[in-house]
Amino acid sequence: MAKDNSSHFPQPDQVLNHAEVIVSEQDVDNAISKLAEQINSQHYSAPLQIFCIMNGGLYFAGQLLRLLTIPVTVNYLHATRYGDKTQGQELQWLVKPKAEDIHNQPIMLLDDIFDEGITLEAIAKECEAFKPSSLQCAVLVDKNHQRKPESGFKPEFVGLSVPDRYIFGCGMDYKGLWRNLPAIYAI
Ligand SMILES: O=P(O)(O)OC[C@H]1O[C@H](OP(=O)(O)OP(=O)(O)O)[C@H](O)[C@@H]1O
Ligand SMILES: Nc1nc2[nH]cnc2c(=O)[nH]1
Repeated sequence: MAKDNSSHFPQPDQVLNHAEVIVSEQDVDNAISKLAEQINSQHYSAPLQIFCIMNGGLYFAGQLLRLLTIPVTVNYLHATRYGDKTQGQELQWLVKPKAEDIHNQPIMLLDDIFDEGITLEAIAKECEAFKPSSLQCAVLVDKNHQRKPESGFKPEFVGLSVPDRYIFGCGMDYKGLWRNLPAIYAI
């Protein structure tokens, strides 16, 4: 008999009906425009090597890239620790950085959310090992709580601050769903 996964994977419409918009599409777009202005005003020694952190960083990277006027290259890294859960687990690496993409070059990591910071700090550490000329991180949202890395690591560029709730939309998923929404929702 087929396994019934319905309690783990709710109907997409049900998720949306039980959620509220916490950041509107307009406010997300404005925040991304401001981030683009800040990044465009930086001075880099060479084309900026942008790394989108998959999967969540995809929406943010796509929206930001079209507003960047400086020369960039685009690549991706893939590490995940939430899967279909709303609590973080151990970090799993799927695509790691390579020395030739990083050594002596200005690097920018793009991700959707800085929550407990474990993912981005681990990715930045892995990249730092290849000695970039500079390394900066930009995130669409920073979740507002005190459970941040003890090292003090944090992204240089932050678009929005969000309350300590599980959120989705703008690249962020709820059990794999709704990364495509242009506003930010909370359950
Ligand atoms: O700051 P943290 O508490 O470490 O959480 C932030 C990370 O969690 C999400 O990734 P997830 O593991 O859900 O994978 P995904 O990008 O495929 O959604 C998000 O995209 C960040 O990379
Ligand atoms: N979708 C989503 N992914 C996350 N990863 C870390 N925190 C969150 C969150 O609130 N929502």
